[in-house]
Amino acid sequence: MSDVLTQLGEVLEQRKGASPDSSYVSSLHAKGLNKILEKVGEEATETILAAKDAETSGDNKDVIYETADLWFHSLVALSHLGEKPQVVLDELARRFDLSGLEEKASRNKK
Ligand SMILES: N=c1c2ncn([C@@H]3O[C@H](COP(=O)(O)OP(=O)(O)OP(=O)(O)O)[C@@H](O)[C@H]3O)c2ncn1[C@@H]1O[C@H](COP(=O)(O)O)[C@@H](O)[C@H]1O
Repeated sequence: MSDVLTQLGEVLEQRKGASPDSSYVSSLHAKGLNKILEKVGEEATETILAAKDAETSGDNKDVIYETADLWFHSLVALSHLGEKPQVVLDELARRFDLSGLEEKASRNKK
């Protein structure tokens, strides 16, 4: 999973220097952070609506698609700010390690 994020991060990095006419990501960078954040907001709303529909219909196809759009635009925002996907993976790993340690500590107390 993280391989895809790493490779996508590299493409996003390359797109910062590409022509806005040739690439969707480059066109977002050219429009600036506010436009990118607008897309993050739109995709978040679409993800919420799709999740509510999925609960009713039992079909998760659209919520998976919208979540991919949300993750993608969040990564474009981070890239615009000079960060790579790995920093988010590192943060999640740090939290996972912390909670693992807490679990161990509470088990040792018993
Ligand atoms: N993962 C994605 C990806 N997910 C979603 N999108 C685009 O995000 C947009 C989603 O926004 P909307 O649904 O609102 O569609 P829209 O109406 O076309 O967008 P707006 O006009 O509102 O901005 C669509 O244009 C999708 O094509 C993506 N565009 C690119 N990628 C990846 O980014 C790489 C670089 O893309 P380019 O910059 O286009 O070469 C690609 O190789 C892909 O791996």
